[in-house]
Amino acid sequence: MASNACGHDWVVTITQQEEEPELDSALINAVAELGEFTRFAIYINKTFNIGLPARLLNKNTAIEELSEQEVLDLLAKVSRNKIRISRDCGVISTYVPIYYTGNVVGILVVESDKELTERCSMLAIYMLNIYANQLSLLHKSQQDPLTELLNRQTFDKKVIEIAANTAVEHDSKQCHWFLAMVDIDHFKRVNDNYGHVIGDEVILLVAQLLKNNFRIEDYVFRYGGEEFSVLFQASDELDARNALNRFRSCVAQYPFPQVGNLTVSSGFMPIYEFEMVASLVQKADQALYHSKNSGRNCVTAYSELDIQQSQPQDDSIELF
Ligand SMILES: Nc1nc2c(ncn2[C@@H]2O[C@H](COP(=O)(O)OP(=O)(O)OP(=O)(O)O)[C@@H](O)[C@H]2O)c(=O)[nH]1
Repeated sequence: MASNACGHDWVVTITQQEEEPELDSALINAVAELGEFTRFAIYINKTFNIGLPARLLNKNTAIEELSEQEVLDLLAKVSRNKIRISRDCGVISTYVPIYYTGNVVGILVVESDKELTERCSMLAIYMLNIYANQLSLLHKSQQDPLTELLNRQTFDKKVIEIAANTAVEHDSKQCHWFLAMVDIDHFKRVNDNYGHVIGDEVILLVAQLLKNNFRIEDYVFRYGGEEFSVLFQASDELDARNALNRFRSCVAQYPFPQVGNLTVSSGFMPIYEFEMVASLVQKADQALYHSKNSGRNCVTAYSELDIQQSQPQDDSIELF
């Protein structure tokens, strides 16, 4: 496999990746160069939650995809026995655990016609461990430290990615992406009356409620201060409104320690075509301000606002 005079190229390649798809590719390439494998499959639970099923990373593997339960069973087995080997009609299958902070979070399944050498197995373990560490660092760099929601920088990237894909896939999709801006009502009073520590706790609790109210495949961000943003899929505007209203009423009923009851307002809009991030946020924000001006504790769609007509029809460009 590729190595240089002072170590292995794969260490450098894996640890220099700053984007998840490239990091995944670096691992897949490194594993492919490890030895003479017939084929291999990497399963990993990228949230590092023990007990959750690991997902197949190299989708192009020829190894038959295992069911969620099969992967969970395998993870339980390797966590006891480190590496497992099985033989079936001349094919040797080796199961190598992926460790993160001492726990098994995934597995590499290798099929070969001879047993892996001890050196190769150990290298695989190190490689997978280094990948998991790098993935964790990457995730931390995308998170807001207080709430562990995704941060503002990640928001911009994700919107661009979704808007670009939406422009291509628009007609063929059943569900659409929506952008919502959510803001805690009268939050200044919480700080003023109870102090910033309680204020921070409120932000943390609202963040948790928000995360619990949306699906695992949706994206929840701390946009800044007491403002959050959500990128989520819904079948139509009514469906999106229902999701936001469900969250709104969940917050309204939640007994915040010391503070009691609080409410949130939100504004949302669909991402139907490619549009600049700033423009999308501005529109969702306009809807949010409408909610604030309508007495707070409510949800407004951008489409409800009577704004389109009042925007300039002139298509000349203003430079200054
Ligand atoms: N504790 C805490 N407070 C924050 C944080 N970020 C922003 N704030 C405070 O959040 C408050 C936001 O207040 P405003 O934007 O005036 O709005 P509001 O009181 O929430 O009222 P409306 O949005 O109009 O309902 C300010 O007092 C900020 O100092 C944070 O990370 N922690």
